[in-house]
Amino acid sequence: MSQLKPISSHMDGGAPSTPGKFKVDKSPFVHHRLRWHSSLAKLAFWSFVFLGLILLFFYRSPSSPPSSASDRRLLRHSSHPSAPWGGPSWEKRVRSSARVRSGRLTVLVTGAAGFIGSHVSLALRHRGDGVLGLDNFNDYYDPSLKRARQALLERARVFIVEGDVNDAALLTKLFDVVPFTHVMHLAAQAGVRYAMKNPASYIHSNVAGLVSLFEACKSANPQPAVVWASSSSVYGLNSKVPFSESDRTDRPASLYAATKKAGEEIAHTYNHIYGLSITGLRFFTVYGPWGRPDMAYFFFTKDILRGKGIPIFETPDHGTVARDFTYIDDVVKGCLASLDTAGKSTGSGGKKRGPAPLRVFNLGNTSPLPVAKLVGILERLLKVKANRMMVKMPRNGDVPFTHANISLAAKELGYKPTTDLATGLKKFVKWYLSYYDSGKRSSG
Ligand SMILES: O=C(O)[C@H]1O[C@H](OP(=O)(O)OP(=O)(O)OC[C@H]2O[C@@H](n3ccc(=O)[nH]c3=O)[C@H](O)[C@@H]2O)[C@H](O)[C@@H](O)[C@H]1O
Repeated sequence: MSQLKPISSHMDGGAPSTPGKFKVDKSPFVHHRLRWHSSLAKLAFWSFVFLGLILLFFYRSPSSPPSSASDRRLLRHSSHPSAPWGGPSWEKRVRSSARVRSGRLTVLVTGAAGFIGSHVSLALRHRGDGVLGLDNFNDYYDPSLKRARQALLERARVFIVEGDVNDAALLTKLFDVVPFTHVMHLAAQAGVRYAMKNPASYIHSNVAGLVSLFEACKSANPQPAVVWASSSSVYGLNSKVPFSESDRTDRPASLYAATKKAGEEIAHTYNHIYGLSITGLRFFTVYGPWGRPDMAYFFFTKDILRGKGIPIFETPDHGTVARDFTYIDDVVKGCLASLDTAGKSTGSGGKKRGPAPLRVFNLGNTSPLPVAKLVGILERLLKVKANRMMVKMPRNGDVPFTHANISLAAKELGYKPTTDLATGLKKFVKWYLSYYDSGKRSSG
C-alpha cells in the first residue's frame, strides 16, 4: 500500500493547468508504480465484472422457472406484480395454446381477459389460429368479470398468461418460446373520465406499456406484425364530421386521448427505425355482451334496473351528446381483417431491412345516436322506465359527439358494420340478464 502513496501524492499535485502540457515522468520508479497501478486497476475491473454478473443473475432470475412453492410465493411479491411465470409446465401451456397448423396466424393477444381482447381471442381460435393471451387482471373494474372471460377462453383452449406488458423479461420469454407472427395489442388503461382520477395509470399502460411491447417486437426474430388499439378520442375537439383518418388529431380533450395519440406517434417511430408493421385501430365506443362495466350503456342498464338516476350529459347550450356506438362483432371482424392484411415486418433482431406498412383505421359504425336515444332503447328492452337526469357534460375529457368515416377501412379491410344500436343492445341486455340475474353474481 505504501507504494501507492507517491502516486496519490503525485496525483494530489492536481491536473495540469494547461491541457496537453502534462509532463510524462519516465523514471523506472514510476514504471514500477504504473505496473502496480495497472494490476490494481485490472483487479478492480474484474471484481466489478464479477459483481455485475452476480447482480445480473439475481435480476434475471424471475424469468427462469421458480423451483419451489416458496420461490413462487416470493416472486409474487417481487418487482413483478404479476403472477409467477416460467417453468416447464408453464412453457408447455404457452406452446400448446399458440400451436397452429401451418399457414395460420400465431397471435399474442394482450388484454385477452378484457372486453375486446376476449372476443378477438375467441374469434381467432374459432377460425383455427394459434392464440396466446396476456393480461394483468388489474382491478380497474370488477376482476371477477375478467376471470369469467378467462374461463370462457380456457374452454376454447386459449391460455392467458398472467402478467404485465411492462414486464420486459416476460415478453422476451414469450417470444423465445413462441415465434408469434402477429401481436394484437389491446391491453390498455381505458376510460375517458377516469384519467382525471388516476393519470399515472394511463402513462404506465398506454405509453410505457406500448413502448415495452414494441421493444420486444422489434427485438424478436422473426418480428411480428402489430395491430393495436388506438381510439376515436384522438379526434378530440374536431368539429368536422365524419372523422377521417387524415383529419387533425393534435387537440385531445382528455389524457386518455393524449396517450392514444402519443401511441400513434410512437408507432411511427418503431415503424421508421425498426421496420415493424404496425396498424392502429381507432375504436368508436365499442359495446356488447361481456362489455366493460365502466361504460355508460353498461352502468345505465344496472342503474335503470335498480331505479337509480341516469345522468344524461348534454352540451352547455342544452344540445345532445352523441356517439357512434359500434357493436363488438363488427369490431372483431375489423380486427381480424387488420391482422390478415397487416403485411410483414421487415426487420430482424432489432435491425430494419426495408420499409414496412404503417396504417391507421377508423372502426366505427357511421351512424351516431344521442345518449338519450340509447337510454330509450334500454328502457324498452328492460321494460323499466329510467329515472332520467339531464346533466351538463362535465369538463373532464368528454367530447360532444363522435362520427366515423369508415371508407378507408371498407376499402383496405372490407370492413362493413351491420349491427344497429337497437339490435346490439338487445344482445347485450340478454347477456347482462343471464350473467347477473342468475342470482350468483353481483353487478357491484
Ligand atoms: O371511442 C373511444 O375511443 C372511447 O369510447 C368509450 O368512451 P365514451 O365514448 O366516453 O364511452 P362511455 O363512457 O360509455 O360514454 C358514452 C356516452 O355516454 C355519455 N355519458 C357517460 C356517462 C354518464 O354518466 N352520462 C353520459 O351521458 C358520454 O358523454 C358519452 O357520450 C370508451 O369508454 C373509451 O375507453 C374509448 O374506447
